Amino acid sequence: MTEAAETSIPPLLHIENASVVRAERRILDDVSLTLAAGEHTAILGRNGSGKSTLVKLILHQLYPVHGARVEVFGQSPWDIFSLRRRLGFVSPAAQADLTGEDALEVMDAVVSGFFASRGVWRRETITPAMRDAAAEALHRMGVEHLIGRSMATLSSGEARRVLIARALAHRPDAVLLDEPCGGLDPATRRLFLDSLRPLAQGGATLILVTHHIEEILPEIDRVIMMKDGRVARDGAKADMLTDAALTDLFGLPMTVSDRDGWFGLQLS
Ligand SMILES: Nc1ncnc2c1ncn2[C@@H]1O[C@H](COP(=O)(O)OP(=O)(O)OP(=O)(O)O)[C@@H](O)[C@H]1O
Repeated sequence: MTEAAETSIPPLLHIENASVVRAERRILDDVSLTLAAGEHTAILGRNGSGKSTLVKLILHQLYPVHGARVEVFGQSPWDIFSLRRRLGFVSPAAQADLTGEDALEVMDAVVSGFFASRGVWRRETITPAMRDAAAEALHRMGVEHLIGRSMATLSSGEARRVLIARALAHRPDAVLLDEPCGGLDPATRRLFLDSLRPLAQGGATLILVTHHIEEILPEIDRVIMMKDGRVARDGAKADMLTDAALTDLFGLPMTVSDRDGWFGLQLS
């Protein structure tokens, strides 16, 4: 083996021929893709196209049919707790878990991210360094003033930022954002997306899963389009976000606009 090969960084994600079958249907159909470390990527698709199934595959919450390879950071299998420490995860469902009936205090919610657990049930293992990192992550997301509040009392936008802080506190190599703007109003959505940009510029690789091209940060260069459980298109953002490709993806005539690196989509 050459020295270069020995020291090369494994891809963040390497999937080969992954299919997932449910109710006798291939809801993920022979998906292959590789994402390099540092390659910010958006996964775009209509409802039911297989995005969440792909997310679960990446998070090792479900497994493909025999014969596939799914490696994250060059490794497979993973125990889910170790994987969560390297791969932060943000989704409305994860937020609902922290803000529900038995809601957590904000600092506890963030610190619990170190254990990939819901809540801080292993208090003896929390170190001052963990608390400092949690406070710093809350500061980075502009929500340190919320420490002491119950997650249940926060607005959706505030809770979403705390959730990102939770995903960031243990300095993951990558953050998987599954519909991170769900439930946010347009202004909060934009503020929230702007708050993600320093992350993308600061070392963590972002994987953004969305229906909305408006949420694709300027820092994201690659777009993967899912359709009927398959990768329909995959390439550079400028080549993917075209009228023709989006008309094909959404099945209606679409016109794309580009303003200062942010894309928009309208029915033609
Ligand atoms: N456990 C299951 N049993 C049967 N069908 C399933 C199951 N899970 C998912 N599916 C189907 O697989 C398809 C893909 O679902 P998936 O949730 O991955 O889509 P998605 O792109 O994330 O959709 P959305 O944007 O609406 O969240 C859908 O048609 C869904 O109904």
